[in-house]
Order: sequence, then structure tokens, then C-alpha cells
Amino acid sequence: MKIYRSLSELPQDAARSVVTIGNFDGVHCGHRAVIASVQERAHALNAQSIAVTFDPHPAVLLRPDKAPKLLTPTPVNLELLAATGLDATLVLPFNEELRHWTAEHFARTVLSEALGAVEVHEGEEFRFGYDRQGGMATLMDMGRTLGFEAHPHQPVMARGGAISSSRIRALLTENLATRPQALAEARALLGRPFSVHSTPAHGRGFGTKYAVPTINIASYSGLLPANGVYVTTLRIGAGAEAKLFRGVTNAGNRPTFGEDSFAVETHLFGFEPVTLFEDTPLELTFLLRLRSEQKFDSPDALKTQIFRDVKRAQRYFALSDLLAPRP
Ligand SMILES: Cc1cc2nc3c(=O)[nH]c(=O)nc-3n(C[C@H](O)[C@H](O)[C@H](O)COP(=O)(O)O)c2cc1C
Ligand SMILES: Nc1ncnc2c1ncn2[C@@H]1O[C@H](COP(=O)(O)OP(=O)(O)OP(=O)(O)O)[C@@H](O)[C@H]1O
Repeated sequence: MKIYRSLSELPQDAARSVVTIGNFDGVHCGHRAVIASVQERAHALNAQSIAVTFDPHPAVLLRPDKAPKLLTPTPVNLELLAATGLDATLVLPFNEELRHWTAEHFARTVLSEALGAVEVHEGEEFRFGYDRQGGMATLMDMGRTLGFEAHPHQPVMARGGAISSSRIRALLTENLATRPQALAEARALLGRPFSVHSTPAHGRGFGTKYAVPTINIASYSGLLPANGVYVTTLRIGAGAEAKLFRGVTNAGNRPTFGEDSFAVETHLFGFEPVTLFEDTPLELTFLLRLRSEQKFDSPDALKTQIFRDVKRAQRYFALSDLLAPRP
């Protein structure tokens, strides 16, 4: 997939394009349905399939105090978009200039002039342009003048509602704190288990001394699931060299050891030594929520509980192995 980071990077002789615009955070099942239509139509019309997205997420500029933590950091999101098979993604820097563009200006400069759009596909609730003034009706009107068709898509539903990035964020944070099954719901909406991508950090050394040895992940600006203990896998490294370990993870403040100090730490099963550098890529995947974090009276009491967590996680993996389709 080609990635263009500004309008000026696009080839001058605009190819015909079938386009979809949005943030696509997490590239969930709703996004993938719209993207699949874009690809199908691009193929039929002998045009390129392209997504237009924004960096940073518009909310960072528009509502800085309420900007959501992202399900997927931008580089990983671009990999997910590439995996859908799109020909290209245009990542427009979302800045003061762009935020003031009217819907009409956006349609004319980006869709028509820069991309040579022949069709534009969006969910029917789609809004765009300064102050969210434009919607599907605007796109249809503009399309008549500019020579593209606007195709609204019915919302893709799952687990009793329309799929959206904000719904998935809510499932993984406030809902998950009180309803462990919210993790499975988020998985159904995403079409894959939720994971975070980071690098290793140093622990305080308490784990090895008093509880169980763990790998900590570096402080992370994206979205993390609600504090608590989870069954997880940890992929260490990238490409053919990567190693996958099963384990249990605590995301929380570790109250047993005194003052709050937030960490995400994973105890790996069947660990074999691997060299970790500061920049070794880690992907931590959250499979099942086991419990909330607790303050224990002693490190020994915590250790006993962690052994119970490990047993439950091993039962989870044994069952998933049993249910996994055989080659
Ligand atoms: C599976 C698991 C569950 C944990 N549960 C709790 C808990 O409920 N309460 C708590 O205070 N700490 C919990 N911890 C965190 C330990 O306190 C932590 O491993 C220890 O503070 C080590 O920190 P360090 O790696 O920075 O040395 C848990 C850790 C793991 C791996
Ligand atoms: N469930 C869905 N069904 C159909 N189209 C969808 C669905 N979710 C999003 N879309 C469409 O995909 C495109 C990109 O969506 P975008 O990422 O901006 O929205 P979103 O997932 O609803 O996120 P948020 O919750 O942050 O608004 C838009 O055209 C949007 O209307």
C-alpha cells in the first residue's frame, strides 16, 4: 500500500480513485466492510482504492481535553489498513488550516482535484468539513457537480449496536472495569483480540524478589484496557525472529507494594531467555479478564493469588488449544 503524507506527495496526474474518508482508529469490522466495498468498486471501475485519514486524530486539535486515547497508534493503524489490500492511504496532517476547510472545499480540493474521485463510500452518519457541516447529502450534491457518486453505507452492527471506534474504547475502559465480558465484545467488534504495541521498560526488581518475574512494557500513550489482571500473549520482536509467549498481565498501580506506581507487567509461561533491547517491539494481546487488582496484606498473599491466576490462564489456553481448528 502506498502512503502519501500530504496532498503535494500525490502524483500530479490524478488517477481515478474510489475513496473513503475517516479516522479508522483500530480498523474495526465496520471500517473493513466499507473498505471492502471501496476495493470491489475500484476493481470494477479500474480505479485505485484509497483511504483518506488524519494525523493526529482531529480531536487532539478540536477537543484536546477530551481527545480519546487511540486503539491503535498511527503506524500500526497504517499496517492494518495495508492488510485490507487498499492501494493507498493519504494521511493528511490535521492542523489549523485543514480544520477550517469547509466540506465543499474539502470535496473539491481533496476528492476531486487531488484524487480524481469517481465514487466516495462512507457510513451514513459520516460528517466532514469545518464544524462537521457536511454529511452524505453534501457529498451527493458536490458529487453531481464534481463528477463522483457518494455511496452511504448502513451501519455494520454487532452485539446490539453499531460498531464504532468510540464504542470499542468504552468497552475496553469503563465497561470492562465492571463487566469482564466487555473484552470479548470489543474483540467481536474489532474482529481480532485487542492488543497494544510498545517496547520494554525496566521494572523495580520487586517481582523477581517477592512475587513472580515479569516483563514491563514502556509507558504507553495509546489506550490500555481497564486496570486489572488478564490472560495475555506477548509477541517479542518482529518478523520471522518474533517469539510468542503466553502469560498473565497486571495493568495497574501495584498497591501491595506501597505508593501507587502504574505499570503493565507480564509474567510469561515457559519463558526462555530472550535479549530485550530498549527498542525491541512488543505486542501484548488481551484475551480474558481475570480480576481487578487488589491490595494484599503481604507479598506472599499476592504470590498465592498470582499462582491461582496462572492456573486459570493455563486452563484458558488448554481449552483454546482444544477448540482451535486443526490443520
Ligand atoms: C499476574 C499478576 C497479577 C498481579 N496482581 C497484583 C495485585 O492484585 N495487586 C498488586 O498490588 N500487585 C499485583 N501485581 C503486581 C506485582 O505487585 C508486581 O509484579 C510487583 O510489584 C513487581 O514489580 P516490578 O516488576 O516493578 O519489580 C500482579 C502482577 C502480575 C504479574
Ligand atoms: N459500523 C459501521 N458501519 C458502516 N460504516 C462505518 C461504521 N463505522 C464507521 N463507519 C464509516 O467508516 C468511515 C471511517 O469511520 P471513522 O473512523 O471516522 O468513525 P468511527 O469508527 O465511527 O469512529 P468514532 O467512534 O471515533 O466516530 C466513515 O465513513 C464511517 O461512517
